[in-house]
Amino acid sequence: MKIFLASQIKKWDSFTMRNESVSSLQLMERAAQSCVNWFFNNFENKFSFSIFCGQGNNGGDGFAIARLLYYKGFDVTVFTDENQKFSEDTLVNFQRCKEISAIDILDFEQVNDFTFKENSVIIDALFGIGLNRKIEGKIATLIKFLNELPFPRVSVDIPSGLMADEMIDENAIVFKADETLTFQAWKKAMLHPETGVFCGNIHIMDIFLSDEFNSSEESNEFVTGEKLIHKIYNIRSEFSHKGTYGKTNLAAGSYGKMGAAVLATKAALKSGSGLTFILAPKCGYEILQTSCPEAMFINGGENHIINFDFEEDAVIGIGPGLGTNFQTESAFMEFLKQYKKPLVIDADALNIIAKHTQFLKHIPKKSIITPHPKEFERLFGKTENSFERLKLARQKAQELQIYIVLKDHHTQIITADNQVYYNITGNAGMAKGGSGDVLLGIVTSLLAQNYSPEHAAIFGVWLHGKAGDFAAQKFSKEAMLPSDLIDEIGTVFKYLN
Ligand SMILES: NC(=O)C1=CN([C@@H]2O[C@H](COP(=O)(O)OP(=O)(O)OC[C@H]3O[C@@H](n4cnc5c(N)ncnc54)[C@H](O)[C@@H]3O)[C@@H](O)[C@H]2O)[C@H](O)CC1
Ligand SMILES: [K+]
Repeated sequence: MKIFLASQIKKWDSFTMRNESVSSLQLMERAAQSCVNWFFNNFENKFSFSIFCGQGNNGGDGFAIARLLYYKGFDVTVFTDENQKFSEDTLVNFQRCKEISAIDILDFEQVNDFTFKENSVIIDALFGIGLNRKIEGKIATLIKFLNELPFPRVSVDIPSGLMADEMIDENAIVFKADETLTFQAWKKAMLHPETGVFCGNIHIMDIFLSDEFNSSEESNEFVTGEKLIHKIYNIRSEFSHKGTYGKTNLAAGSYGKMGAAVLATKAALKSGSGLTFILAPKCGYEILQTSCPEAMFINGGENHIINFDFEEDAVIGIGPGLGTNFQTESAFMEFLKQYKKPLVIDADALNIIAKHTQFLKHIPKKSIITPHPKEFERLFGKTENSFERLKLARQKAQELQIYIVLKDHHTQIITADNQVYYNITGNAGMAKGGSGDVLLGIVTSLLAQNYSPEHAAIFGVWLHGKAGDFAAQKFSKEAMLPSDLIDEIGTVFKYLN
């Protein structure tokens, strides 16, 4: 799914109106109807809706939602400022609302004395994607008040106070939604932690904007959707043998950190690698042979790896639990200097490179690196926020011709040719030591199975998150472990088949 800027979404609206002979008022009605269907499916009739409407078209959506909810039998109160200069369509919907005597229309300021019913729901239709500056004054006070109320909060299109494409000021006033009903497509701000935190759960409302525009309008930012995953995923052929699915060779583990090697190896096995090798220090021999009997052991040293001699023709993934012993460090750098094929690099292997950034240029072209924000900072320097971090990552991915998997709540895959894929599977139960080791195993295994680096990264991150979602369903976000996630990889493949 493409991510468009607010300006492109406005063009998308106009294109749809021109080419599909629909008026802007009809489009607003569609938008409102889609929200009302959602409310109808998610709230029983006993709920009372308080709808806060601004002057622009987002407010217009709010007025139309009020009318349609009322027709569905809900109790509705509208708050607005009648002295605002309403946009044309908003004025029409404001007047339609006014004609219904059972809908109370109150001024924003009356909210202080208003007695909210017990089953209230607050709807924010103050500002949408047309917000172009910080919210101040009366509306800022109103939003602060609403954010303190003990009722579910739902934003129409985008929480008021967020700009669709940008970072916000540190002290910006933003409506804090539990649910956001957004029209047609994800907005960039919903995918970054500093701004996404205001959105709650995102629900995409299909308002049937033109497919033609969607296909032809350019964007180099995407959300990884299931359609794309189905395109990438290669169903295993019956006429195949273990050689068809490549050789994965991981280098991981050191004394006391052998669990990382186990997790990565199991994850590689479970995601379909034909033959799996694990290069680890000898202290991990029994651990690995017992916990991963399908994998073959390569001795890399006593308590930490001191030589990186891999299985021939294998696809290599390096990093989990490696430690940063100086012998491991120098052996890894020697290896990196002479190795030329794409590989996957994570964790301590990235920390070693970060200590000697002149080695960045030795990362083979088309390799995949999987840093979390702190590792990214150590490698490439500090940035102000996640928007800036992404910009820097795009620049570095192009410069070094590598793929960067920037791990985050919505992990971003940045390709060597300057495209960004935001991942939307996964959950907070995965914020635990060991999750990254699993990801390295999955991505390396996919690369070994002949997926391109781009596809291995996009599919691997999606698969990892989806398995995490299945594990959370089974065990809860708190109790699920990275090992549970590995056990759910099979559920994901079944889901895809
Ligand atoms: N395809 C769609 O997504 C559809 C979207 N719809 C809805 O329309 C809004 C966008 O409407 P727009 O009128 O452009 O913007 P806003 O409602 O956000 O209001 C902008 C309005 O407010 C002024 N303004 C901007 N910033 C501030 C500020 N900080 N303080 C005060 N005033 C401000 C600005 O000058 C404008 O006058 C979209 O989000 C959807 O909800 C359609 O209904 C259907 C299709
Ligand atoms: K809003």
